[in-house]
Amino acid sequence: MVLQKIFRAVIMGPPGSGKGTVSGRIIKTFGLKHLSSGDILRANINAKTDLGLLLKSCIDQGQLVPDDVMSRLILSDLRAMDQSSWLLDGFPRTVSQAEALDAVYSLDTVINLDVPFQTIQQRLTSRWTHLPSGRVYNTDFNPPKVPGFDNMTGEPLVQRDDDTPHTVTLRLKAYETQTEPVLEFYRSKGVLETFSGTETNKIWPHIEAFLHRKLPSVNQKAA
Ligand SMILES: Nc1nc2c(ncn2[C@@H]2O[C@H](COP(=O)(O)OP(=O)(O)O)[C@@H](O)[C@H]2O)c(=O)[nH]1
Ligand SMILES: Nc1ncnc2c1ncn2[C@@H]1O[C@H](COP(=O)(O)OP(=O)(O)O)[C@@H](O)[C@H]1O
Repeated sequence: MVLQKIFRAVIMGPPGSGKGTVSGRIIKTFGLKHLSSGDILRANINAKTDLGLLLKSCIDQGQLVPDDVMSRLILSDLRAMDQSSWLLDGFPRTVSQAEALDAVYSLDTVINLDVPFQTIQQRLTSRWTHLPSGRVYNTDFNPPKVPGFDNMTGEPLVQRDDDTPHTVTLRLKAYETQTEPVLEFYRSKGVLETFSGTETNKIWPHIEAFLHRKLPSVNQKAA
């Protein structure tokens, strides 16, 4: 039996940089499990719990959810995937969250999508999301086969309440002040890999080649 090393990765980048889109390609090609903080938060909101109400008010104001709430939610989901290779998308977003993660797991790599802010605003206001799966579409870039409906399930797509121009501006500010310092945290640990560009289709081949080099021993579905 060949023992396969567990691979743990994080994908970072400003809102709209393509984290969800690239994560979809990574999990399809490399078979990692995907955990998206935004999807987890939206599932809680959908459940209409008290916690969900608090989360919705933070998200709709373009603010980050408090660190203790966020770290608790993510770390408890990660515990259930202890024996799997995973890709974390959207967490950590503050240095405090990065420290909470670092106390439990060491990361093999942190993929940083470096996409200019000017590119992002337009993308987010034309994003359509399938909330149950987190699959994203865009009226310009990857439109669904039937407008307004998910390709896989045929269920309706929605525009997120926080994808308005005003809230996107606030989210980009929060990214600059609270999330950019996390890049330095990982750079100093020697695990940060930055991919720059304005188009996912041009960035993706570089990420794919990098991951093929980085995880040769992990099950690669499309290899
Ligand atoms: N025009 C354009 N849209 C893109 C590109 N890559 C992703 N998108 C769209 O931009 C939006 C944001 O991408 P997403 O993966 O959700 O980014 P995230 O917020 O970082 O997770 C979605 O509507 C995507 O379909 C691209 O290269 N060009
Ligand atoms: N790690 C996190 N810490 C705090 N808040 C978070 C975190 N992840 C997501 N959120 C909240 O959920 C919102 C949506 O996140 P997400 O779906 O990842 O959006 P995007 O991919 O467009 O940046 C964020 O603007 C923020 O309010």
